[in-house]
Amino acid sequence: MNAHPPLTSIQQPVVQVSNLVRSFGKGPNVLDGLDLSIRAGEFVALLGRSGSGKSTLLRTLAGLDAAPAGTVTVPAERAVVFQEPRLVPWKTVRANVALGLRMADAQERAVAALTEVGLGHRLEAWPLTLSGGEAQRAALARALVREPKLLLLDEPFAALDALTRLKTQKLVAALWRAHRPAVLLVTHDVDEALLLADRALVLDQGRIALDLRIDLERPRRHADPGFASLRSRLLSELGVEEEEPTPLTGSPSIDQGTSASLKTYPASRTSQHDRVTVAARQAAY
Ligand SMILES: Nc1ncnc2c1ncn2[C@@H]1O[C@H](COP(=O)(O)OP(=O)(O)OP(=O)(O)O)[C@@H](O)[C@H]1O
Repeated sequence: MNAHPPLTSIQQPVVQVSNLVRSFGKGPNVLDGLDLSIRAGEFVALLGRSGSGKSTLLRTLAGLDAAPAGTVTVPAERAVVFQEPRLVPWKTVRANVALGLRMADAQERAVAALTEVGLGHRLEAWPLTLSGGEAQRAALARALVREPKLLLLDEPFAALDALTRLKTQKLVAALWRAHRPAVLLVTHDVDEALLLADRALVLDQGRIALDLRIDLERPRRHADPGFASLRSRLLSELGVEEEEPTPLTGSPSIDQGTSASLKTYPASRTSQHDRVTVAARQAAY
């Protein structure tokens, strides 16, 4: 018998990035010696001002960028969902999800994945007949059917209307709890990060400038002091001015877990960030 039992899968890193450097042409380094480790089953939200390199990092992890300088270790079993669903228009929804699957039961798996995202009734539909929310759910099914160890989400809710966005966020939270892949979610929305993730990163000047652990067990509401403190910390690091709370603040409409115990992180470089305004709709959480 092994005297030293193996680490549980939840402790093992699935992503290891070391000294990653990326520039475009003669421009400055977009990623500049970036280090990052993501463990199995972690839900990591990646924030940062526009142009800070979030999508570049995601594309690198997806294997869609040029061979990077530095060391990048990622699992082969990974899938990406983009802001646009990117479904093949001349294939049915079911065929889109089964596309490229080699196993004998590919069709059954596609049906199961589509049923799980609530599209069991649209299996033979053409992508162009789907609503934006349905198309994005189909894209999620296409990713999940591959049973990824790493799910890369590049602003997947950004093109959806507010209500559909909330529903799709809840779906992603449920899918994560059911399948537990490691997730890297690129988002501009601090509240979305706090709602979904158990870790929030801020990318700045080509590196991870802030790395916050989020306690999943506490309510994620603005009225919760832990949530408010974590939210302020992220907004400050992003150089965002917090607005006065609206009457919607603290709404318990989404109720699954909470806020925050802070880890150590480098000193803030807020002054170098763009100044932007937080949208009032963020208070709807
Ligand atoms: N293919 C490319 N060719 C030239 N420059 C690029 C390319 N891809 C990205 N860049 C540049 O790299 C920088 C980082 O871009 P990236 O899309 O990764 O940022 P981002 O943080 O995802 O931005 P946003 O939040 O606005 O989507 C930007 O200055 C961008 O113009």
